[in-house]
Amino acid sequence: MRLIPCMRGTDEDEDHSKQIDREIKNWIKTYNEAIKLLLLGTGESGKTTIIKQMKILHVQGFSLKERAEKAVHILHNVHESIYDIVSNMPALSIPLQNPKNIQSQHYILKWGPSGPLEYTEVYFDHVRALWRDGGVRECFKRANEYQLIDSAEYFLDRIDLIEKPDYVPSDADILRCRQKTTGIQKIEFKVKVPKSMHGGVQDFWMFDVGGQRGERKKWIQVFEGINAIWFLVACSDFDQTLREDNTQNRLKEALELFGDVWQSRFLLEAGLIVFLNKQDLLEAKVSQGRSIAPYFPQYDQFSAAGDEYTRTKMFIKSLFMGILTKKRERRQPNASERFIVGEATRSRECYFHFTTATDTDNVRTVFRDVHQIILTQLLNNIGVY
Ligand SMILES: Nc1nc2c(ncn2[C@@H]2O[C@H](COP(=O)(O)OP(=O)(O)OP(=O)(O)O)[C@@H](O)[C@H]2O)c(=O)[nH]1
Ligand SMILES: [Mg+2]
Repeated sequence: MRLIPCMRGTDEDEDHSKQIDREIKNWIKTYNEAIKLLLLGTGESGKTTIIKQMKILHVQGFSLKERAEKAVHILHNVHESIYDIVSNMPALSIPLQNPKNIQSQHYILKWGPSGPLEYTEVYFDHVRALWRDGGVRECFKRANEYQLIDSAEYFLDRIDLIEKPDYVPSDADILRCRQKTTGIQKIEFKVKVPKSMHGGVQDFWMFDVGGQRGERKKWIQVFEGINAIWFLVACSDFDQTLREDNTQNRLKEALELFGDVWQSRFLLEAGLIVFLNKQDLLEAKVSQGRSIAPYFPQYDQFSAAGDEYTRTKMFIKSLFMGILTKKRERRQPNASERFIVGEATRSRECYFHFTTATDTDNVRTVFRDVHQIILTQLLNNIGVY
């Protein structure tokens, strides 16, 4: 059934149109299944950050207990950051600027990657001394040559606050906190449907999975019944290698993974929305003079208007759009697979958004747009539009 709202204006048409409206309202009221969204993407692309934003925007935010738990992870992020920087200085042949800081370097290294059990005043004094050191800063600038969390600078700049015994992380701190996801998490929330989309309240289930290679074999468990996939890409990662394989470029891995998702026979019916994420970090990186060209030589032939950052982000978008038009590999399903293959019955669309997942205002706006797309698609599927 495909009902098209009538524009002719006779009484009969008006009745018919009212009936359609009633049907839609009824559908929204009685549609007891939640919209199921699945976040996919490589490790550190920002999936869990989106889940945190949903909690801030559509659930009750973070309780004091949850904030206290996050404070522990933030302390660990501080240690991980300073430890990873100072432990990579010898390999990059970067000496400390102030030789007196060698003591602090030894102090931090002696705790190993997992850090101390107790974070004392002495500990923070050593971190402070190191973070002020020119050599440490030099090594920090070259973080794309080793593995360092994106929030290192954010937390090291805030140690005066973090070291306070009564420190309670803000929403911004929680959004920056890095904890690798293992397994599958789900968040449920309700969102008001805009009046223009016939009003009411819609239930959402959003699933978060781990993006590192070892985690991806679990993904298939949540593929069934998914209405839309949000595929996250860390655009600023163009000059970095994977944490789990330092021979593979992170952006190239994201492109390959996106190709797999786009072609997956299990996901043919799900809508696909690509979040070209970490735009704040991409802009900062490009404005510091880092170019994507050494990693993607085709960039030199790419023409687009605008400054270097705009060109870079449009180029990254074009790389992902290129995957959409690549011919789908057709494989003859065997008899036992036939019932799950299901050829796509309509042409598939993919939407792109430039995002900064740590920015709540940005995510609020993007969610509004995406919600509209998903609702339109759903109504389309049941033949209302
Ligand atoms: N500055 C900035 N940081 C971001 C952005 N998106 C995510 N991050 C940070 O990047 C780190 C990784 O984000 P996560 O949300 O944990 O990534 P993930 O995709 O869930 O990673 P896995 O669980 O390993 O699959 C966190 O420290 C986030 O705060 C962004 O747009 N800008
Ligand atoms: Mg995660």
